[in-house]
This record gives sequence, C-alpha cells and structure tokens, in this order.
Amino acid sequence: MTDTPRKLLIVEDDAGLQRQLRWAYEGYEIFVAADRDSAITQLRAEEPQVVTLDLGLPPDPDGVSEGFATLEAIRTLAPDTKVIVASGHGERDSALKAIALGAWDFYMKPIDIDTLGLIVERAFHVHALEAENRRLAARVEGNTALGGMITAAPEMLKVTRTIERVAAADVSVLLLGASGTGKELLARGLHECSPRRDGAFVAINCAAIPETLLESELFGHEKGAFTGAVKTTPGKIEQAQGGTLFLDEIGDVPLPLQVKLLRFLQERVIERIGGRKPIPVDTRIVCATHQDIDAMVADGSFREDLYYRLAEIVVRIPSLAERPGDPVLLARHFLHHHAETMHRPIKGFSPDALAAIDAWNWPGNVRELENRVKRAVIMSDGKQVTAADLDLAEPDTADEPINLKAMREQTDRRAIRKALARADGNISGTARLLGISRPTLYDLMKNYDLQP
Ligand SMILES: Nc1ncnc2c1ncn2[C@@H]1O[C@H](COP(=O)(O)OP(=O)(O)OP(=O)(O)O)[C@@H](O)[C@H]1O
Repeated sequence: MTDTPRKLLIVEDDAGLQRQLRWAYEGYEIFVAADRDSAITQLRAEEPQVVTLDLGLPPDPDGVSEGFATLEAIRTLAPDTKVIVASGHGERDSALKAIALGAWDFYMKPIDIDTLGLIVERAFHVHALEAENRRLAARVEGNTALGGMITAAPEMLKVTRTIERVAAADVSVLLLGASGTGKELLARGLHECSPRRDGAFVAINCAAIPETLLESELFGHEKGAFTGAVKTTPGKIEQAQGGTLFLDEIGDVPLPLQVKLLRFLQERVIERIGGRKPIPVDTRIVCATHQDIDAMVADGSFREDLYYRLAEIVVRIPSLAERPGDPVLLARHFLHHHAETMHRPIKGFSPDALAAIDAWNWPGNVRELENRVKRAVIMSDGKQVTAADLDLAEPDTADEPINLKAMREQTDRRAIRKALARADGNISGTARLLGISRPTLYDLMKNYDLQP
C-alpha cells in the first residue's frame, strides 16, 4: 500500500517505561519525547503516523492538563496522526475525554506490551488505509480533465488537450470512437471551453430517431406542415443558436437528409418543414460516429462534400481497453460516486475485483464499466465489491485461446493495438514501443489484419 517508513512517537516521561517501550516493538522507527515541547518538535521533524501519549506529563505529571494540551497540539498540527493515550488507574474518564478530543484509542496502565502492541499495529493499519484513500481521492480529482472527464492515460490526455486547443477556433470537429468511449462528454467539454460556452449545448443522437422524424427533429416544422404538426416547433439546429450542436452517430443520417444538412452548412440558414422563410442560424457543429466513416465515404453511403464540412478536425478516441490504468481509475470513481448517492457503506474493491477490472476487455467501454459498478454497488453485501458482484468472476473460457500459438497471437494483437494507440497510429513510433523493426511490425499487422 505504501513504502513510507512506519514511525512511532512515544510521549512518556517515565525513563523506565520509555526504555521498556522503546524495545517493545519491531518494524517501526521509534522516537521518544518526555514532554510537550519535545513531542511537538519530534512530530514536526518526523511526522510519525502513530503517537502513544501519556496524559501525565511534566510540569503536571500527576494531572492530565499537559497531556490534553499535547493532544490538542498534535490534532492541530497533524490531524491524520493516530494518537493512543495512556491513562493510569482511576483515569478512565480522562481517557474517554481524550477520545472525545480526537484521540484514536486509549489503553490503561500498567502497560501490557502485547495488548498495546496490537492497538499500535491496528493504528498503523488504519492510518495507511486512510492515507491510501486520500491519495486515490486526490488522484481522481487530479485526473479530472476536460468537462469532468476522468483519465490518467496519456492516450486520452492527448485527446483532451487537442479538444481544448481546437475549442477556441470555430472549426467543425468529428469525434471517432466506439460506443461509450466518452464522445458526448468530450463534445460537451469542447463546448464549455469554447467562446460559445454561454450558448446552449444541444445534442441529438441521429441513430436513435426514426428516419421519418429526424428531419423534423433537426430542422423543426411549422404548424400544419404534416399530420400531427399541431404547433410550430423549432428544430435542434435552431435551438443551438449561438451555441454548439452535437450530432451523435452522424453516420446514420440518411442520404437525402445529408444533402439538407450540407446546404445548411454552406449557407448557414435553415427552413423549417412547411416553412417558407429562411432562418439564419449561427451554431458550431461537433459530430461523432462509431462507424468507419472513411469506408462509408468510399462506398458512397456518406457524402464526401458533407464529410469535409463536418470533419475539419478529426479526433480519434481510444477505447477503454487502449487506455491502460483507466478502467481501475474510473471504476474507483464510479464506486465512490454511486456508493455515496445510494448511501451504501461500500469502501472499495476486493483484490480479485481489481484484477478482473484490469483483465476485462470492456467492449462497452466506460458506459459498460459504469453500469457494472453501479449494479455491483446495489448488489454487494460486503464493504468491498468483489469480481462476482461485477459479474466478472468467471474467466471467459469461451474466449480463451486453446493453444500456445493462439494465445501468443492474442497477446501480440493486444500489445500492437495498445502500442498503436499510444503512438497515435505512427508506425515507427509503434515499432519503437514494441522493440521490433518496422518491417516486422508491418508483417505482424498484415498477418493479424490490423490497421494503423
Ligand atoms: N473519462 C470519463 N470520465 C468519466 N465519465 C465518463 C468518461 N467517459 C465516459 N464517461 C461516462 O460514460 C457514459 C458514456 O459516455 P458518452 O455518452 O460520452 O459516450 P459516447 O461515446 O458518446 O457513447 P455513444 O456513442 O454510445 O453515445 C456517460 O455517462 C459519460 O458521462
């Protein structure tokens, strides 16, 4: 969890006890202080994770005032430090008061080294867990890129930087990526970084709307334009006036509508269905697709002239499997988020869950990951989400290669895909990352039918 040395500060004025305690523990660096001042000096210098504190310190060795003052100083200076207070016979109330003031635990004198040893060990353990939690929370916060997007993968950070850069220029952007990779989140992030951020962000999924309704959704209609058009309704393009229009799954727009969209992009005016007057619309277009749009242009199912209008900048979004480290990072974020909103006392993932998250290929990308974690948060009855809760417990033996050759091929493919993503499709860069020559890489890509 952490490699930081474990430091224990013993605050005790009795020289005999000091000696006894100093030699009682193994595995910690021990520091000893006999009064408040030296305790604070040691605390500042050594930052111990755990302190054992005798409440009876000079100049009030028979009372508790100095002990409490020391406790207070430690709580102020190092609130994460675990303080275990020692109290003599008949001072149980003081010990409880110390707990109320923020001490972590107490033990009664005379000291039983074994019992105290257990309390100290547990304090170190809890401190380490809390430190790890803080580190992860900070990491998640620190990894929030554009538009609340969480990532630590260089492949994705490169994408967010590109988006931030193009946001300022009024160019059209085409986002290419599989379903659930975060295309809409990026489009929203682009809008928020752009000079149009005060305008509306209007999204429309062209694949989710029946072809017959898509035109009216995009361009709007006048009252009475067709049966059922009971009132005049502006379309999504008009609603995005002054803002950004996000056309998701642009590859699903039928050819006749592509013509109409092209006309709008050329003239920047629309006509509602059944309307006669042209309406000027000033909006920025961002679109996305999971389809191979180049192939669609090549086979004529997507207009080339429209493509060039929409794709002044093309950004390819890596799949989750191409972003090493991101699945676990995102899983932790979603777990924290859903456990909190659903008031579930779940603290994290079990080791088998983390291994399974790392090993899974995430065909549904971030959306699949979030769904699995959300369901696991609901289903789990422990403090930790397990691989079984995520429904990832059973290794997918159906997909498992049956012999060494097939297994090698699978590993090769995975490594090449990852390296290609990292090198942004650059062959020399990919070959360098893989430690092979360019011709070898070409051969492998040809054999495995992989594209740059
Ligand atoms: N890096 C990320 N950090 C946090 N949340 C993310 C991230 N990527 C995606 N998500 C979340 O995952 C879900 C899917 O993302 P989004 O809708 O942007 O994907 P998409 O590529 O547009 O998918 P589709 O093409 O299927 O519409 C959303 O709830 C989104 O908020």
